[in-house]
Amino acid sequence: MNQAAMGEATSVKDKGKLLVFENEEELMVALAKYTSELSEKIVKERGAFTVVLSGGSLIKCLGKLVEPPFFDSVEWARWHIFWVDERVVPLDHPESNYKLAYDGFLSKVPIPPGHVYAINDSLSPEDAADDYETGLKQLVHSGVVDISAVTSFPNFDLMLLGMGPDGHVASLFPGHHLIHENQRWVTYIKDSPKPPPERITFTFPVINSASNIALVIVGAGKADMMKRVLCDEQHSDLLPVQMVSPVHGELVWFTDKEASSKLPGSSLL
Ligand SMILES: O=C(O)[C@H](O)[C@@H](O)[C@H](O)[C@H](O)COP(=O)(O)O
Repeated sequence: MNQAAMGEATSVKDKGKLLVFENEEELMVALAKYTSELSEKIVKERGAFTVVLSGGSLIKCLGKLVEPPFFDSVEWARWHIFWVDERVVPLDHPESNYKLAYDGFLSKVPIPPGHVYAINDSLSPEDAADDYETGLKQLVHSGVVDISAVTSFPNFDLMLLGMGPDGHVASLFPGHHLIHENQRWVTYIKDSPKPPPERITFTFPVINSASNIALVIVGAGKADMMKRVLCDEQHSDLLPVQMVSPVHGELVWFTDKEASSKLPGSSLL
């Protein structure tokens, strides 16, 4: 392993900062530290901390935040929770990202229920996307969510993303026309290659207007894709994960040794 000392930052060409941890446990501690420090800084600056969650393995990786010392140091009452993507299923359905986050994280921390912005699960995908976008506009109006002065899209404080083994992020999949959506804040998909097929998702202009983006990628199943994403310059079509590129924010990759096992050191420096 020579691409980065464990847990030390390596800058990955124009792709942000790469952190490689010995194991998932160490990654979880570092992710909790990063999140709690950002929360402290941003709450001081603007009185609120807007956090966007994904589904998938990310929620488990947030596990240390609900334990001391992080649990006690975070001003949970200032947090506002959003989803970068959500499956259009009832909120108590086993495939709901809300349910995953609630069971694994939100039920364990005192974030006011009114600060947790789940989708309206009684609507069609089209209407649920419209409804979520309308809700975001109201929160911009009330000052909870900032707007980027550069892009005019919402500027979330922290976006916590996972990457699928095919290189997707949120519900933005390789080769799907939605990856080029540049007007809407929230859109819908009815033919997601990853089940369930009906979802809503933030668009790339919203993702890339965030102040901080953490891409959390663990396990050997992601190693081939990590190599392609960070080292392979032969493919001209960008994968969704390669389109994550904050306009005025910072991108940090939290990975473990297994996910980074196929990265040659020299290509990263
Ligand atoms: O609803 C979803 O399917 C997720 O939000 C999705 O975008 C996820 O973040 C990635 O697929 C990575 O998931 P894993 O980390 O579990 O591979």
